Parts: sequence; structure tokens; C-alpha cells
Amino acid sequence: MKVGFVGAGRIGQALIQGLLTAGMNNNDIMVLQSQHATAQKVAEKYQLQLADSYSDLNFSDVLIIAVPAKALADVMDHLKTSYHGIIVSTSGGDLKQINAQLPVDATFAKAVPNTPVKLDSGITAVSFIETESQANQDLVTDLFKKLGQVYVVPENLLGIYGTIAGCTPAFIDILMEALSDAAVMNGINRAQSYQIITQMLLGTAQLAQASGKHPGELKDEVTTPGGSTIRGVAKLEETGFRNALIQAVKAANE
Ligand SMILES: NC(=O)C1=CN([C@@H]2O[C@H](COP(=O)(O)OP(=O)(O)OC[C@H]3O[C@@H](n4cnc5c(N)ncnc54)[C@H](O)[C@@H]3O)[C@@H](O)[C@H]2O)C=CC1
Ligand SMILES: O=C(O)[C@@H]1CCC=N1
Repeated sequence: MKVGFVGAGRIGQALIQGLLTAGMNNNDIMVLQSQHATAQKVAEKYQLQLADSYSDLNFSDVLIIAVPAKALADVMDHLKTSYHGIIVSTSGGDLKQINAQLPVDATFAKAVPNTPVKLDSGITAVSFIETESQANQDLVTDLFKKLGQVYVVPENLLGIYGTIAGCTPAFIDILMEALSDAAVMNGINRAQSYQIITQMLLGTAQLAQASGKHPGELKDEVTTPGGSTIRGVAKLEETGFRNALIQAVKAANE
């Protein structure tokens, strides 16, 4: 399997790192990146080949577009005359409309990966056009499965899947920062606070996954009657923690 990238910024590099971690050969990845300085850095850092032109990208079985959404139309304009294979966009686009513009030997799918794909612990939501062949779907899902879990979803749900898996890492990063500030305010040193908080998050997620219990039940196991946790839980309710998360997801998904 050979993979091409158009755009190697935040998510492009996360995907590249994940593929290399999963054992993919550097020689099987090619990058076309508009900023020359970034292109050189990426090529050096990951020992990858740079494409000189769009036609070089026919090297790849799957071509991943990871450019800002506003650059997608321009990229597709080039690809629709030069690329003959599977295109997967992390940059949005309308499945039906774009597929209708492509030659018969090219196809367009969409994916929303999250940054933990770097460690092959990611989640990627993928949408295909209704008529996509099973062979193409398998090729794409097998590629993203190297990087973690894959959910094939209808296009109208890709946004919310992408938000819940792809935007929320930033929300959790803020949660970690806030907990660390609270720890430091009460005398724990910064570095150690992050060690404790990240391990607490890992352990809590593992417990939820391994036990299969409802989060409410797991919360109840922490809250000793008359104890300290329930005082904190009550304060979270008073200050609108749940609603803040619901509103944040709603805003990100708009
Ligand atoms: N960062 C994330 O966690 C995720 C981002 N996405 C989506 O992926 C896309 C890229 O996001 P980021 O990587 O965060 O943005 P970014 O700004 O970090 O990276 C975009 C890269 O594309 C390059 N680029 C721009 N126009 C180009 C062109 N015409 N040809 C070749 N390269 C070009 C830029 O130089 C830059 O290196 C966006 O549409 C974003 O919504 C999707 C899932 C997760
Ligand atoms: O912030 C963004 O627009 C992208 C989409 C999912 C994660 N990052």
C-alpha cells in the first residue's frame, strides 16, 4: 500500500507519524505540501519523498488531502484531471458533487481522524459515496485501522462523529490544564500534576472500557457518602460543567 498526502500540517503529520509507527515504510509515503519550508522539514523529519507535481501523486493507492477547507476546491481542480485512484479528504467536501466531477478511475471519500492517530490510538470516522465498491471501502478502512478505531458513517453524521472524536481531544487538554492549575494552586508541582492527571485519565478510561459500566455507576463508586468527591460533583453541577460540554460540542458541530 502506498499513501500520498496533499498538505502535511497538524493532522497530515499526525497521520504520517501514525503510519510510520504502524510499520509503514517511509518509501511508501509521498507528500505534496504547498509551503516549501514546511515540505523540506516534513521530508527531513520523516525521511519521505516529496512530490514535484500533482501527477507524481499517482504513486499512491490512497491519496489523503489534509489542507485547510478553503483550499480543497483548488486541490480538487488539480486532482480531477491528474489523479486516478482513491482520494480521502480530511478537509470536508460534498461526496456526491465531487464524485460526479471525477473521472471513472478516481473516487472521493471523506475522513475525520483525531490527533491520537499519531500513536495508533486514534479514532477515524469515514464516509463513502453510496455506490462505493466494497474493495475501495476495505482499502481505506484497513489503512485507517492501522491508526486505531474506524467508524464508517453516513455523510450527514460525519460532522458529529468528527466532533466527538476529533475536536474533544482539545477539550480534554483544557480539562487537564485546569486540573493542573488547581493542583498547583494547592501545592503540587506542575510536572507532577500532569503525571498524575494523565495517568488518572488513562486509568479512568481503561476502567470504563474494561468494566463496561455506565459512567454514572463508576462515578457512584468514587463518591463516598458525606465525602469529598460529592462536594466537588455538586460544584460541577452548580457551575454548569455538563452544559458547558454539551454547548461546546454543539458549537464545534455547527
Ligand atoms: N488538526 C486536527 O486534529 C484535524 C483536522 N482536520 C481537518 O484537516 C484539514 C487540515 O487541518 P490541519 O492539519 O489542522 O491544518 P494545518 O493548517 O495545520 O495544515 C494544512 C497544511 O496544508 C498546507 N496546504 C495549504 N494549501 C495547500 C495546497 N493547495 N496544497 C498543498 N498543501 C497545502 C499548508 O501549508 C499546511 O501545512 C482541515 O480541513 C481540518 O479541518 C480533520 C480532523 C482533525
Ligand atoms: O478544528 C478543526 O476544524 C478540526 C476538525 C476536527 C479537529 N480539528
